[in-house]
Amino acid sequence: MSAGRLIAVVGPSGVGKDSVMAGIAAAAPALVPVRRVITRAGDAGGEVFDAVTEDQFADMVRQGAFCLHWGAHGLCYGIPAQVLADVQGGVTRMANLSRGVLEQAAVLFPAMTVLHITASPQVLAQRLSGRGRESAEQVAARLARSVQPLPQGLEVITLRNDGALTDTVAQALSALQPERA
Ligand SMILES: Nc1ncnc2c1ncn2[C@@H]1O[C@H](COP(=O)(O)OP(=O)(O)O)[C@@H](O)[C@H]1O
Ligand SMILES: O=P(O)(O)OC[C@H]1O[C@H](OP(=O)(O)OP(=O)(O)O)[C@H](O)[C@@H]1O
Repeated sequence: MSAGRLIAVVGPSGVGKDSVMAGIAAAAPALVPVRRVITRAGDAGGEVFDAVTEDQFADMVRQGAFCLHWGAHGLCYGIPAQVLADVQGGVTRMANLSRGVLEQAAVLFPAMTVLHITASPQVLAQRLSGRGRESAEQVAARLARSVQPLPQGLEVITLRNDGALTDTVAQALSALQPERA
């Protein structure tokens, strides 16, 4: 059985995590992005996710529904425990994670590849305002968010997404699946 792994897609708000994951999944359908549980309004748009209230989220944490969960942007995010079972069963999964949970994720998922997407601050600002999912205040908070450098010792593929999305997706695919190149 081929070993499964977790592909953790990380990077600042607006950098294109969800867009790049959608492009990867379009080319490699087995890499469907993990459907996250988020305390975000269900009609917010963007990624396909399960919207829950904060009380429901807390209940799910207590019930062990998540293999990873964290808070960010005033929201709660959960990765279903099934994802860990899938990877342990030999399936590769791809998820949008916070950079702040990578150390924890590396313990749970020894075979983890981090796809770190970057872009200039100017591009991030343009992307977030163009996305129109957040208020001006929320956009400002995202742009001001500072995080620690990525943990040492991880397998990290870093890609810039300042240019054409198709180029970034092609680079990601060849980096993730060199056998396809
Ligand atoms: N390479 C790109 N060129 C132009 N627009 C992009 C590119 N990548 C993403 N976008 C757009 O930028 C916005 C943020 O992308 P998104 O995937 O939501 O980022 P993230 O998930 O990292 O916050 C979206 O409106 C998306 O359509
Ligand atoms: O700790 P960080 O690495 O800064 O990440 C903060 C949050 O941003 C991303 O979520 P989401 O995709 O919902 O937000 P975004 O679209 O604004 O990036 C990511 O999944 C984290 O939940």
